[in-house]
Amino acid sequence: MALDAATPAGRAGLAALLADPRRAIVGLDFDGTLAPIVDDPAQARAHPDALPALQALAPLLGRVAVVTGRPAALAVELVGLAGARGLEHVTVLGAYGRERWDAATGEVQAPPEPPAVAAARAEVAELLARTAPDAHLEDKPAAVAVHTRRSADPEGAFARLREPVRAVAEAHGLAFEPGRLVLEVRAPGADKGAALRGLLEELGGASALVFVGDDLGDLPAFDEVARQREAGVPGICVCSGSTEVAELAERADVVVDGPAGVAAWLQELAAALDR
Ligand SMILES: O=P(O)(O)OC[C@H]1O[C@H](O[C@H]2O[C@H](CO)[C@@H](O)[C@H](O)[C@H]2O)[C@H](O)[C@@H](O)[C@@H]1O
Repeated sequence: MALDAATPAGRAGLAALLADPRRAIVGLDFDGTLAPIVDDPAQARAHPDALPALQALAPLLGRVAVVTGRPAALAVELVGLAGARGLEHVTVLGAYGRERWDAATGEVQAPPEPPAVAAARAEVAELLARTAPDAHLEDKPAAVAVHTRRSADPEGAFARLREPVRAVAEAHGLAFEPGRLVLEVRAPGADKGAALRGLLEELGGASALVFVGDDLGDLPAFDEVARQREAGVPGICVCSGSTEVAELAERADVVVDGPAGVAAWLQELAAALDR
């Protein structure tokens, strides 16, 4: 695979990253980007080539951050980050940036769940019991996710549940996060764009900002890359392509073929930096 981008802005981002990698930040989503999509969220694991790619690339960059809707500690486990060599520059921003794990310390920071989430969780469970018993609930700290991938009619159940689940989130002042056959009700005040911006500020800027994602929850990170470009920080939006979501590919500078393509792209970047 040749390292290139489809847009002039993406090519400028790539050139800036290659010229000054030690001040570059690369953000990566987990589900659908580092990990193939599977029916049962509990069975998701990073693609076998993902961790070796991170180990090759992270020592060469300023920071690599896994920015995910999963709890930080769970993402660490599912990627296999704990104790792996070469990851000193890796951070995990979990729960859309509410939680954090740093390889350098091995510690997780997670604020307490807002009380509104417990009430919303109970209402969502009651809604499913009444109207969609074949949908699945995933409980997370500060969030509840309704999955319809294993329902008899996944798209139909998703469409039917979308408004009622959104209404629960709104009634409790929580965020509503639709994704790939998932509807999340979660603590407000965080998103992947703010998470990326926080990292950039903490590091005192970047030579280049990259984000790799596949789903609607990744769009705020693409927005942040666009904002930083306008402010003079070159950037690249990379889409982990799928047949389920079109919005990210439409906005991306680079589209690769799912998690296998992401791992190959990261390896290619590491090889170009190592030359
Ligand atoms: O920010 P992410 O790392 O992309 O997490 C977003 C949500 O992804 C998970 O659901 C998705 O992956 C599942 C496993 O492959 C799949 O079954 C489901 O259909 C997808 O929507 C996860 O379960 C959620 O908690 C995450 O918030």
